[in-house]
Amino acid sequence: MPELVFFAGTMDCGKSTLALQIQHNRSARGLSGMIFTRNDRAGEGRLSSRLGLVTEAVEAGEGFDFHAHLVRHLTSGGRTDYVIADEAQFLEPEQVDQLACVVDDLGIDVFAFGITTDFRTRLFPGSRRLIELADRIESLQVEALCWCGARATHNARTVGGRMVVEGAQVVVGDVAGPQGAAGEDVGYEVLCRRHHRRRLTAAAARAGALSPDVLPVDGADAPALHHG
Ligand SMILES: Nc1ncnc2c1ncn2[C@@H]1O[C@H](COP(=O)(O)OP(=O)(O)O)[C@@H](O)[C@H]1O
Ligand SMILES: Cc1cn([C@H]2C[C@H](O)[C@@H](COP(=O)(O)O)O2)c(=O)[nH]c1=O
Repeated sequence: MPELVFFAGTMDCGKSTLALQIQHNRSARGLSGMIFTRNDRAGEGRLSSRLGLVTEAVEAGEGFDFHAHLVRHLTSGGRTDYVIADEAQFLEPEQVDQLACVVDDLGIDVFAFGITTDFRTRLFPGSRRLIELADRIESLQVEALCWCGARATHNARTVGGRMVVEGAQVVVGDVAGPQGAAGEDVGYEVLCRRHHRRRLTAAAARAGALSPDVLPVDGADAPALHHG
């Protein structure tokens, strides 16, 4: 039975890597996939992972019709056994409905990958619709970690190194390296809920620990690697 599966997680938890692995394993067995993405950091029409792998993809931009695209492909003699849709949080809800039609009407498996919530902890419209329609929602096995060592469940945005909670929902960007997002104004960092609520990024925690003026809220906010 074909399925619509939503692989959901925070930024940097391995979604694109898994998408590329699914593509690799299926194509190695002679299956033919159609790969879609939207607003990948590597540029238009590309699906990229931080492990360095990248593949070509169809850019599913504003107004793109997945169902019509697949029907055109199949009726012109093409073959598609499965569909991969990365950065699915950016899809319009109607496009997610089209993906469900691809599963139900065309009998094709659809694997969608995306972050559920934005930097304000609000659901992206595409992810909301996927949660409403998916046959299965899967969390990734490799969990991203907050600076405190707890599982990261939320995405924070930083502007000039400071965490913000206002701004446009969509700003393409990357998570900071260990030294911070050098030279990049907008960056992202994954945090546990506790530290997202307190707006305590790794840099803010470091600064707080160094400042003699700041008393710790409680011991759990010390920047050591433990489950807090
Ligand atoms: N240098 C590295 N060595 C090993 N694993 C890495 C390295 N850099 C990134 N990763 C892995 O890649 C993951 C990010 O993969 P990616 O597919 O780009 O994530 P997502 O699509 O969820 O944002 C990280 O969680 C980490 O496990
Ligand atoms: C939290 C959040 C993220 N984004 C952007 C930043 C990246 O370009 C993608 C997520 O990519 P990843 O492969 O999952 O790391 O989404 C955004 O536009 N708005 C946000 O609130």
